[in-house]
Amino acid sequence: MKATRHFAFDSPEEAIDALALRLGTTGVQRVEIGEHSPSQTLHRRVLAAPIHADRDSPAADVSAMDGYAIRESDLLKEGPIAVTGESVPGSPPPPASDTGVIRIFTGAIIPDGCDRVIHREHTDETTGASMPDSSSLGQIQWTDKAKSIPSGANIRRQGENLSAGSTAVKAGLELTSPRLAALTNFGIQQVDLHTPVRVAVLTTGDELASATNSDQSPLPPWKIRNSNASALLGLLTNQPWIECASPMHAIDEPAALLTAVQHAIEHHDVVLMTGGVSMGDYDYVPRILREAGAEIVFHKLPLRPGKPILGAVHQSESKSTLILGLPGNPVSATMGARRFAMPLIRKLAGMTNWEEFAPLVMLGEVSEKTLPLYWLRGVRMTQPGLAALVIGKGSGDVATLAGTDGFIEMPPHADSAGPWPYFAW
Ligand SMILES: Nc1nc2c(c(=O)[nH]1)N[C@H]1C(S)=C(S)[C@@H](COP(=O)(O)OP(=O)(O)OC[C@H]3O[C@@H](n4cnc5c(N)ncnc54)[C@H](O)[C@@H]3O)O[C@H]1N2
Ligand code: MOO
Repeated sequence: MKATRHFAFDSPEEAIDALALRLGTTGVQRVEIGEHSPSQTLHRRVLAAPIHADRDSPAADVSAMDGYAIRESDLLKEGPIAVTGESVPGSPPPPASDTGVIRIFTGAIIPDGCDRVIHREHTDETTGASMPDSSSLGQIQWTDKAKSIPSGANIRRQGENLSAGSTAVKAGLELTSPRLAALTNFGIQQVDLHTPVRVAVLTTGDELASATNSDQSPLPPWKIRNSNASALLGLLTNQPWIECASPMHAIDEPAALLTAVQHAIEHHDVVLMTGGVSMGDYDYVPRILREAGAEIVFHKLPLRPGKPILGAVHQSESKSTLILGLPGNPVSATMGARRFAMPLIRKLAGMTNWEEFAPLVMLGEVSEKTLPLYWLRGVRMTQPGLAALVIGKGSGDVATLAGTDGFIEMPPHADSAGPWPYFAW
């Protein structure tokens, strides 16, 4: 039997999965990579197609050390041995010599026939300058250590990292710094990327001071400032896979709200609304979303704060749009956006690893109170892996929320110190 039978889903995770099932990914754009470093424009964009190796990595057998490329028989030579050539990175290797050995530098190609590289510090070197013929590359003698170096030592074999044609970076991953390096390494000239997720922030409510009511004029006490818009934009900014324009606002009037919602759905992949989802006479959001043709996947979850949260999806021929009706209370809206919107935006952005693996933290001190709901509780990190509860006055307390580093999620009736999943801001 369901523990929480009044709700469509028993947990935030299940509710998120139900929305995810109904969502696709954004479209694909092909980006040509010019001569200049691609890093700035591509960093953390999401690959829509895999990257393949254009050649073996490494492209030939190369040395892993500065030293001497030799054949086993060279180790039998007693006394000073002439250095007859050099293999340097950036040039083809000289042929192996019957009379001497080849000096080699890290990354340079192993001459044909050589089977190992001896570190130069395992030889006694006489420099060319101190020799009668100063054009000479010098001479070496083996140390005992050199004679113990086995066949194959210090050689990076052609294709040992990856062979030509294999997948170097899978689709659905963000182009992080190492993946940008792989892109350059394999000579990629163009990449297919998911287009950024277009997110609309649509706040509602007649109590909000309009943008024209600047902070210089004193606000009457029945008006409030739009802190939810700032909180949501703060979460969405600086993610290269999100495109978020200025927040929109609708008054508590059904026709105006419907127009705003329809416009937002038409032009965006995600619509984050705040306010108007509860039981008040002016809470029109659920009704308006139905009128706009959205499927309400859930309305209300066993969650505090944020119990009235609404999750919906609007399907059209060209795209699926996620709509979250976040409760107006600022703590509920901010935590709800972090917990529900962020992973789902990652999913829409094309990331295959969109699901959040929240790190676990322990609480330094526990409170005795428990709730029969999932409880999102603001915390401050005090040490790695250790958090302290930051207890505020409720879901309107923006001031206390501002003192948190993130929040933990405790399941129904939990009363222990954890560990609990932690969601950083
Ligand atoms: N009879 C019931 N009343 C309420 C219930 C309930 O179950 N039964 N649930 C309560 C809970 S829990 C929450 S959370 C709120 C959610 O209400 P709404 O989503 O309808 O939000 P509003 O009523 O529009 O606003 C709530 C609160 O938040 C302030 N607000 C709204 N928008 C913003 C904004 N953009 N920036 C800052 N603050 C905002 C608003 O002024 C209100 O104070 O319902 C409870 N009631
Ligand atoms: O759950 Mo409401 O979100 O308490 O304030």
